Amino acid sequence: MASKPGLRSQKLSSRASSSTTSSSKQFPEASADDLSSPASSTARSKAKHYSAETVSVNARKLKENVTVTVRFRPLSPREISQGEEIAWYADGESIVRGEHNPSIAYAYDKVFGPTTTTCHVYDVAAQHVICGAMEGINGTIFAYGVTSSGKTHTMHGDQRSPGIIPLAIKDTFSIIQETPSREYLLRVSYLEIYNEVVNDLLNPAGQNLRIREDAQGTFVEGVKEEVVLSPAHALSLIAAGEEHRHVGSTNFNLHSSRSHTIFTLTIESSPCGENDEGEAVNLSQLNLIDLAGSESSKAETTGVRRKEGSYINKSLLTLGTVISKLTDGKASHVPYRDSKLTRLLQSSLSGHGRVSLICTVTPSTNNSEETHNTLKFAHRAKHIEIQAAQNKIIDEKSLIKKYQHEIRTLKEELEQMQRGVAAIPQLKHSDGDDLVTLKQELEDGQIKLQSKLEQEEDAKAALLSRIQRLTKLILVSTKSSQSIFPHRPGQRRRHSFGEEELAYLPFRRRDLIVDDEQIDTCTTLDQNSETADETLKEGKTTRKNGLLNWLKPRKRDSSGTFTSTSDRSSGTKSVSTPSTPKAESGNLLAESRLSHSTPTENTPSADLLLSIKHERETPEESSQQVSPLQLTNCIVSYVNCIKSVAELETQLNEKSFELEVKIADNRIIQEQLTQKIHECEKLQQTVLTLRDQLSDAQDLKKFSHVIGNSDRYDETQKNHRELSTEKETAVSKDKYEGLFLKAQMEIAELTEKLTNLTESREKLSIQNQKLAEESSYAKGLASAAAVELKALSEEVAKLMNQNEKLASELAEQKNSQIQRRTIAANRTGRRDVNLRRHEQGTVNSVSKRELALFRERELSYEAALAEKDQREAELHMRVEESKQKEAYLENELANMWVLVAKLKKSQGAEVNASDITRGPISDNDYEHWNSTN
Ligand SMILES: Nc1ncnc2c1ncn2[C@@H]1O[C@H](COP(=O)(O)OP(=O)(O)OP(=O)(O)O)[C@@H](O)[C@H]1O
Repeated sequence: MASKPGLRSQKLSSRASSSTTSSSKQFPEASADDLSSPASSTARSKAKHYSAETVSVNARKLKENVTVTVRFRPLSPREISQGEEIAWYADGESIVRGEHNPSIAYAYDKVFGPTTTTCHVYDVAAQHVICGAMEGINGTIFAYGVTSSGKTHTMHGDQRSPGIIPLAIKDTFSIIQETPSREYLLRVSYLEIYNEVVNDLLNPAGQNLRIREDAQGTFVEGVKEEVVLSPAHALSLIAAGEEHRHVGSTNFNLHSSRSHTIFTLTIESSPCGENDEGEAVNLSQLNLIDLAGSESSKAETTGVRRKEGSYINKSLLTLGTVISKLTDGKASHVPYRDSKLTRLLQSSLSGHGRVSLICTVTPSTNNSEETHNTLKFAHRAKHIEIQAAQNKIIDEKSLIKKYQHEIRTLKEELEQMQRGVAAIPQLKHSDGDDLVTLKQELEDGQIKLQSKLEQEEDAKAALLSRIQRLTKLILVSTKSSQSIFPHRPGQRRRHSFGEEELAYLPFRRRDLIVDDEQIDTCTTLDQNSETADETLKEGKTTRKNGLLNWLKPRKRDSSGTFTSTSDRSSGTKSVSTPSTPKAESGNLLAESRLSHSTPTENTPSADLLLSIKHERETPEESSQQVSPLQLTNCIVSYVNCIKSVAELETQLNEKSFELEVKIADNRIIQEQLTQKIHECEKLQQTVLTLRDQLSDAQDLKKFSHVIGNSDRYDETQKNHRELSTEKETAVSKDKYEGLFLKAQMEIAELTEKLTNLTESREKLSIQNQKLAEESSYAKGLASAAAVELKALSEEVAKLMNQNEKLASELAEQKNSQIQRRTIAANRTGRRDVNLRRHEQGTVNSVSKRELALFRERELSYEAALAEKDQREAELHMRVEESKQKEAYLENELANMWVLVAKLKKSQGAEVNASDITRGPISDNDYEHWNSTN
């Protein structure tokens, strides 16, 4: 940032004159292209600065002020529903004015309205700090404001609107890509200050860490630092750290940050090249801070929240005091040590780096007082003067130096190894030129040589692997330092996030109404400004894949050392940046400031092949724009290529010898394998035979159930004997014995079952016989009943005839009696009354006697008839009974035959006991039948 001596007075005068501006509640929108902002212009000048190959800030001290910007957030739906009004508004691009008291106005570097995108905020308030950090100037960006004013939204953002931290990370990697003349090493740490306790967010075990001080300033002891290889990797670490951050719900914010977080990116860079032993390294720290929000006394908090709130307020108060003292000029003591926050920010605030303060405010009347306090704080902070200087270190404390040195040493070792010819063991010549001894010596020598070669090969592979691991940690641009496409300022696609990167950003929170389109515009803002097709294509690919493609290990040169390559495609393939950063992170952890482990990477041979491939491709690419320098590069590449081929050939020879030995080993192993396979097959065959026998035995068991065939039993016995024979001849004795025992048990079981079956068969045949007897008896009964029935029917017919005869006789006698009475009456009609009386008396007595006789005879006939009827009824009854009995017997007989047929048919199926008992007629059945009838 350029010095701005006149800035303050200019702002103040603008503040004085701005009282006449409209009090309209409409916030003026800041333009993305606005270059009038000092911070913005600085940012752009820095971008240009990076495009140039020469570094021009060496040990330069720049006097500048803290960049102070104010960001308004829109009214939240809750505030709108509660009828909140606007108390403060942005009057122009750099002034905030009170709605109710327009004379109160404050000027800042820039004021962002509620619809301003975070990308724009980044461009104005953060980019210059990031650019400075990439040059070795420490930088600090922090968001300050009351709770729920938008600090986290500004610093972290979400998927739709990435915050300053993700944007800064993206920009950092963009700058690396666009600075092919330097190589970088990035590491990150992430910690929180919760209730005045420092916790490591990247290492849950790192709690209550101590703040220490050394020559470079304050630092947190034992904080975990991780080397990062890509934006996605860094974002994944933040996302993991956020999981451990203290967040809670308050009256004002559902996701209120209850701790201050400090994300630190440590950047080391040095010029690319091999002979830079004495070159100083740029080392800087970029602190991105999301402060917890100050809470007003209005907040009705209790318990934990109140305690948190008081710690937050106290530390923010100390921050305010420190800033006041810093701007006072006369103050002799600055109370940095009064809070952990100010202690950690000490080196930043004391003016050794660039500082950007983004004050977030809410426009609502409800927070009017707090907003006013924030504005006053911001205004005070604006007066802090800083003298940002580039940090250069020469000693081996620099991690990049340490790695570079190690890489160099390893390469030298490798070279020596490649150059060194394996000393051939001297042959001891025998005096008598004994050919056999000579041959023996030769063979011994060959074996020794081989083992030595193998050892060397292993050592070489280990060296290569270590070199690659270290090389990978050092980030270099995939662009050639003699870039084919000259860099155009402002063409970095800083705001384009790949899906992989977005995945690590939080989902968009919807508690407030936000203009989505505005945010969408933000992410495409830079894209629209781009014109070069080539760069656009590159950008698209990069956006799709994140920035992972940008970083790759350097290729091997002729001496087995590594240099930066310019082939983008080969770089994409060969790079082994952690695609799953979390998984890799374990390898990248570093517990102290300078101790680091390294990630895994490609195999040496793969890398070698890739480098060869790359070198072959380079001349083709360059041929499009032939310049003498490129031609020289091509030739150098070609020579390197030839050397690599020679090297490869040597390796090939060694490998082929190894291969031959391995082939011989293989042959022996194969023979052993074939033998084993043969044995296995034999065993399998035996197992199959046994299985067959067993299944046969099972079949036999089934068959015996039905038929009870003793022949099968014999067959089983035979099988048994065969099994015994098998047992004797079996290869696996134990196995056979087991099987034999099993088979024996099966046979015993079968025999038992067979005995049971025979018994049940005998029972069945007895029952069958009984049934047959019963059936013949029933038949006899039926025929007897039929005969009796016939006799009875004949008797009935006889009696009926008799009855008819008697009835006709009776009728005849009645008729004759009436006739006689009539005749006698006619004969004596006219005779003497006396005679008539006498005669009538005689006739009467005769008739009476005859009548009595007739009556007697009639009665006897009637009795006979009744007797006959009774007998007839009895006979009828007996006939019916016989018929029923016959039907019952016939039915039972039929059942019995069906049952017998069934039994014969099923052949061996066990006779259902219930069927057996239900089928034939038992004595009980007869008794039952007799009793019911
Ligand atoms: N500029 C903005 N545009 C749209 N929404 C915003 C903006 N600033 C903040 N918000 C929204 O306001 C709410 C509160 O914001 P945020 O959580 O960032 O506040 P904070 O200052 O970090 O609060 P605290 O100090 O309690 O953590 C969130 O839902 C956020 O999405």
